[in-house]
Amino acid sequence: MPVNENVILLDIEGTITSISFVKDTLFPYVTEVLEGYVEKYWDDESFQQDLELLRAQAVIDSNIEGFVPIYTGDNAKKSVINNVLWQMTNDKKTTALKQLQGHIWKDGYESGLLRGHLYEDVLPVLNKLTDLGKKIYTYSSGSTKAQELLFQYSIYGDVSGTFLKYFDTKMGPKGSETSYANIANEINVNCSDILFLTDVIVEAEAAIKAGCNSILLVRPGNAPLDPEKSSKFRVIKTLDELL
Ligand SMILES: CSCCC(=O)C(=O)COP(=O)(O)O
Ligand SMILES: [Mg+2]
Repeated sequence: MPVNENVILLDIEGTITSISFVKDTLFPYVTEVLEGYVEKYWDDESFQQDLELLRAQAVIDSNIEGFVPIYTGDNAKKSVINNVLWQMTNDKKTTALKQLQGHIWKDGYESGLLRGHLYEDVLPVLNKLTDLGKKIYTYSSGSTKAQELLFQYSIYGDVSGTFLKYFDTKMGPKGSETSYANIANEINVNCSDILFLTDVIVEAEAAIKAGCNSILLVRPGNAPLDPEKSSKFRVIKTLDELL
């Protein structure tokens, strides 16, 4: 069934990239190099900015059971590492964690150790939709830098030009309707002109509440969708079904 909306907004993990690439490749890379990264870049301006965000997030998270605090002084580096690992164990989608992860992945992509996964249907369909005049954007919990790297160093080469702009949680959390209104505002369109594709029902519901349209993706390895909640949505297996 063809797409009526002029804007296609794509979630990344579980929608155009496999969850396995994120959970089994990207996240373990961070876990592995984190200590060395913190040691090497501690005094850099960019890391200090990331640290400022982590500290601000730690204040917000301090009431959560099992929270791992960030200290100043002698134990600062170790406590930052432990806080980041705690956030990752809990798959937190905080802007602070995601910004740091994006910066850490840079070395991995540039050295050739990491190559961004994309399902094989993604680029041919997005190119056809672009030819039809559709505008293609992404909205992920991964930082805009992390998104750019994934596409720049993808298994198909540099495909970053496929997307007009990347959005992250600076627009708000993906489960909040105001985030979708913010994106619509940012690209100067009505929400009704946006089709949001995602693997997560809560995100699809938030987009619908904002007045956008939404379709759910079921990719191999995704968590099964709740049958009752997903019954309100069109559910597709590949982007080919949009043509
Ligand atoms: C953009 S690559 C990093 C993916 C990531 O860190 C993440 O949390 C994925 O979340 P998404 O919103 O794309 O499902
Ligand atoms: Mg997703």
